[in-house]
Amino acid sequence: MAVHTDISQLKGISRPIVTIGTFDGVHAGHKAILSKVVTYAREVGGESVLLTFEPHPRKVLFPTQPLGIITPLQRKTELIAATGIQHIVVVPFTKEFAALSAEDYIKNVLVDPLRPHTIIIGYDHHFGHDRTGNIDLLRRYAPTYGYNIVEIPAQLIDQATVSSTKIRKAILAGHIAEANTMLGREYTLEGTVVHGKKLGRELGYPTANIAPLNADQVVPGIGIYAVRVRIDNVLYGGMMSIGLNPTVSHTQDVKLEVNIFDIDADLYGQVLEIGFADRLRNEQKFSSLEELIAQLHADKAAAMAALG
Ligand SMILES: Cc1cc2nc3c(=O)[nH]c(=O)nc-3n(C[C@H](O)[C@H](O)[C@H](O)COP(=O)(O)O)c2cc1C
Ligand SMILES: Nc1ncnc2c1ncn2[C@@H]1O[C@H](COP(=O)(O)OP(=O)(O)O)[C@@H](O)[C@H]1O
Repeated sequence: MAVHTDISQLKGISRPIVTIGTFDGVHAGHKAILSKVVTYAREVGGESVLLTFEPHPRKVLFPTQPLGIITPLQRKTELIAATGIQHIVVVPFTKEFAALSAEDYIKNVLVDPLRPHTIIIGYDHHFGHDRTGNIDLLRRYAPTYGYNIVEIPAQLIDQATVSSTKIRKAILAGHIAEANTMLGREYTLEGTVVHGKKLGRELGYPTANIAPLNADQVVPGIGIYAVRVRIDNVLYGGMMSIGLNPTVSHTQDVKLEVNIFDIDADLYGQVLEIGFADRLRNEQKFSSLEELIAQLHADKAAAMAALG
């Protein structure tokens, strides 16, 4: 799959079959839509193109609302490549971009750079200043600009929207197994290893403290998880605590910490990818460090069983 970040450099895509959207999560509902686009492109001898925006439009339009992204761009790109889509066009979303009239958007963003053969979108897709553009407006301009419009069945669109919301809520609530089932894979989060209180190694369980790479990504709810940790493309089992560490601290900041099995290495500054396999238990306040350590032994056994 080709990744394009400059819409002025899009020459050479033959008979572009274009769909548009954020596709956050790339879950089963999104895959059903993207597979229609891929199949359609094959049938008419065109190339499949997904036009997406970065940052997420809501981040630019409503900067104070929490975003709760499921797949940051890098991960989304990998997952979309796996669906057979041939081109992804990442359009920078800015306030100026959002101010384009719907007519200018059609001409300047779709028609001039892409010369689409077909645009495949749903009834709920809106674009242009004040979201005034939609499939009806695209249909009206079809004869002028010479593209076809194919509507994605409303049922597919509604299913996809419902799934995104359910997945986001499940992750937030710590219902990881449920989220994983809906995603069709393990939920992953990437982060950099930062310094903590240096207590972990004294307990016999050093824990790499994780600062998420994308601050807008959904962090699973407070609790203890069995995880798979990818370091330099090698996978390790591990156990992760997301919480306030009430036994040893009084902070209100949620900390993400992972103890990785079968590794002893200085990881500060490295980027880890954490795959959440299952939730093991709630966070607890223990009356002594000995009790916490005993629980960590039990967690390790439970995590190893959960990871298989
Ligand atoms: C698998 C796992 C489970 C944990 N469970 C708890 C818990 O239930 N309650 C708690 O107060 N701290 C818990 N912790 C965190 C410890 O309190 C400890 O502070 C931390 O691992 C060390 O922090 P540091 O990396 O900043 O030195 C857990 C840590 C891990 C890795
Ligand atoms: N098996 C392991 N799991 C996690 N971190 C490890 C492991 N082995 C070594 N480390 C290193 O130890 C650090 C965690 O030790 P810890 O005493 O908890 O310090 P901190 O409070 O800074 O996290 C990690 O950031 C990493 O560099």
